[in-house]
Amino acid sequence: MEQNQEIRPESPENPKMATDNLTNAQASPTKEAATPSNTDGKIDKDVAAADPNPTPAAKLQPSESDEEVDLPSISESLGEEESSDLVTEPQSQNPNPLEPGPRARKRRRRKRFFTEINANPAFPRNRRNSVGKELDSEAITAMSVGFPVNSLTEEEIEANVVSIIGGKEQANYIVVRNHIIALWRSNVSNWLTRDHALESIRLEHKTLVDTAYKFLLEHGYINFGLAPVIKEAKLRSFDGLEPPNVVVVGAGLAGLVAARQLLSMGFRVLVLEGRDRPGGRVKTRKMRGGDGVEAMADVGGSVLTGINGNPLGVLARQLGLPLHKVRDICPLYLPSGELVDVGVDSKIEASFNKLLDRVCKLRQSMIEEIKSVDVPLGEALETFRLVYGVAEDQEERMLFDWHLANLEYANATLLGNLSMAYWDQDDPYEMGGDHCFIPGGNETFVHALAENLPVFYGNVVESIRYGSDGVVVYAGDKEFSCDMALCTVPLGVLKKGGIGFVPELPEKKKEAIQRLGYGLLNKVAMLFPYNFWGEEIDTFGRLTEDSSTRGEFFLFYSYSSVSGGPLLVALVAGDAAERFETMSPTDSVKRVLQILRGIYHPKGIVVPDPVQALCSRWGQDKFSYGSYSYVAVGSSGDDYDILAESVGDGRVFFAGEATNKQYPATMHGAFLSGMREAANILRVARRRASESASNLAK
Ligand SMILES: Cc1cc2nc3c(=O)[nH]c(=O)nc-3n(C[C@H](O)[C@H](O)[C@H](O)COP(=O)(O)OP(=O)(O)OC[C@H]3O[C@@H](n4cnc5c(N)ncnc54)[C@H](O)[C@@H]3O)c2cc1C
Repeated sequence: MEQNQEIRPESPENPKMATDNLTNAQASPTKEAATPSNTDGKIDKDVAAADPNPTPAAKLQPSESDEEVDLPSISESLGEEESSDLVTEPQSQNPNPLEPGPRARKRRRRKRFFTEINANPAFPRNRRNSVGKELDSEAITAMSVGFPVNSLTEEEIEANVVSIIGGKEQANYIVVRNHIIALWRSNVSNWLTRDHALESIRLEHKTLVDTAYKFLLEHGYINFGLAPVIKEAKLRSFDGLEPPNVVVVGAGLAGLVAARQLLSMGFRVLVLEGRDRPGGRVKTRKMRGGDGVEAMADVGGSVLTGINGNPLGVLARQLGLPLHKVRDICPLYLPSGELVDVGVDSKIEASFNKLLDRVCKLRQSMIEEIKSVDVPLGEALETFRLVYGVAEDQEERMLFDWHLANLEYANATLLGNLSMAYWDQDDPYEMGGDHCFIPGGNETFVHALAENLPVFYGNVVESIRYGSDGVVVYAGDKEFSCDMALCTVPLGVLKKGGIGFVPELPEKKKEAIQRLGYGLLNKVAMLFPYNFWGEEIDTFGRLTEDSSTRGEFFLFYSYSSVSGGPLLVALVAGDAAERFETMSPTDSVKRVLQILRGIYHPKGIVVPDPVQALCSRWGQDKFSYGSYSYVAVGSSGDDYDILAESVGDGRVFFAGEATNKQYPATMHGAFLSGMREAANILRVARRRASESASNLAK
């Protein structure tokens, strides 16, 4: 049984290098208007040197373990979302015109990838306004998808896309690869054919087009997703051969994406899922109260963190879903209910960021000089805070604590567990762009991805036996024999030994599983009879005097504009997230209401009782045992790569957010890991097919 608790209480109290001339502009209607061409109709393309990829409860009704609360109402109409473009940006206003306006706040990390690319001196200003503009723009599109501008990814190297690394062929390949990505991204509802890609490239580069197209197609960088033409497409990967069969364990995003991709590649696929629903840590609950008030609440993965290049953004476009930009405004309230002074707020935010920068500089020198030393990020930050005398008075200290809580939320763990050396190792890869919500919740993606897939629910996999002959997956009294298996269960399940492997996983992998962190974030979703907090903001926070409770309901997300009803979600991070799991849901909701009343009553705003509330319990969920991965002290980004390694000479593969070094702890990271493993499975299947063909020939 899943461990989230729904509560419905009866009582009323209740988160570069020169290249050949490659492309033929005339043949590319999407490009010709914007791009000057030379006399033979071909564009002179070169790529500027740049490195964007540097180092690099109460009437308890438990179901899936949520608990629930009911009460009376006033209804209020919701602001309609404008969606002329994909991302809608509602007018931001100060929620209380009498008080100073709150400032922008970053949700998770400090860096913005896209900003860095645009600011890169390797893209001289004049080039952006010249013939190279299109190339730059294609390069930026490719970079937003995760490709370096002047080098190959490890995947590309492994796929032998060029004969010599670092030469002119590579430079030309990169231009072609970027062009194909940009071409498909300009219309993601289309199936981009090889011939279409070739139309805009000089014929002499056909081989490069063939190579780049094949690589991008098989690795799920183009022609993926849920557009009708894409769903219907079938690749003939096993023409004339018996297609291998694959059992996918887990129907979360990674498993669903991989299964779809494998099916389209021609594999025979079966998905085994322990729960009675798809989506795993993406879970949308329909909440409803009297008077027809209802809303869709994401109690797991919610925000598309960075829309540029985000594959979920592609799905949204294909499904015609507008995205709602999470507005960069987050008022913070003191325990008295007063808004934090804007000056003090800015000062502490700046000091906090400066301390983080100092920690980064310190670790740089530590890593260079001592190599293997690591300490908890929390310890380093506290030491620096004391040394620099930051946040010494009460209000400043509360603000500082709020930022610490925000970091604990982003990493789903206490700062005392985070590796100072590597906690932000994925920062350079961060998807740029706005953070967005999907109207109606993320189950829209999940259901669309799961549609028509052979998913067998209620099958809890207990063990996986693998050898040179194949794999047997055991679930209860059932056995599933297959050529290959893909395990996508969460790191929390692997840590607990939820699945037995026979033979045991290699020591190196077992150690990485133990080293890598897996933390907790919980949510209280509350559906109110009406919106009392205002339609102008998507987030607000509250400070606490007691440092030890800094993560308790420290941040509120308003889903009024996207969920279909007046929905507030309170986040519980750090220490508080652990304690929250043992608190009665009724007490939790009472506590949140106390906080909300503390903020709004002094303003003369009545906070009604929610018509329904729901408390997550991700730590007790036996199909997850937590929320998402983080880099623990003693671990590093390499552990994500080790977790991703297949075992048994290409028999058992691994996907899921905790196998994605570049994009861990995210929905898109899970998605991309599924694509990655589908490509790996195809590569191994082909290798095996050619080995057995040559054995037969002997
Ligand atoms: C509270 C919370 C908030 C989050 N917020 C965000 C956010 O705002 N933005 C963002 O991008 N990401 C967020 N995430 C992270 C994101 O949801 C996950 O990274 C992503 O959904 C993981 O997908 P996955 O496929 O790797 O794993 P899962 O979704 O966990 O899928 C694994 C599947 O395996 C199944 N399974 C487990 N054990 C077995 C077994 N023995 N047999 C059979 N099946 C089994 C599970 O039931 C599950 O369906 C959040 C996560 C949580 C919990």
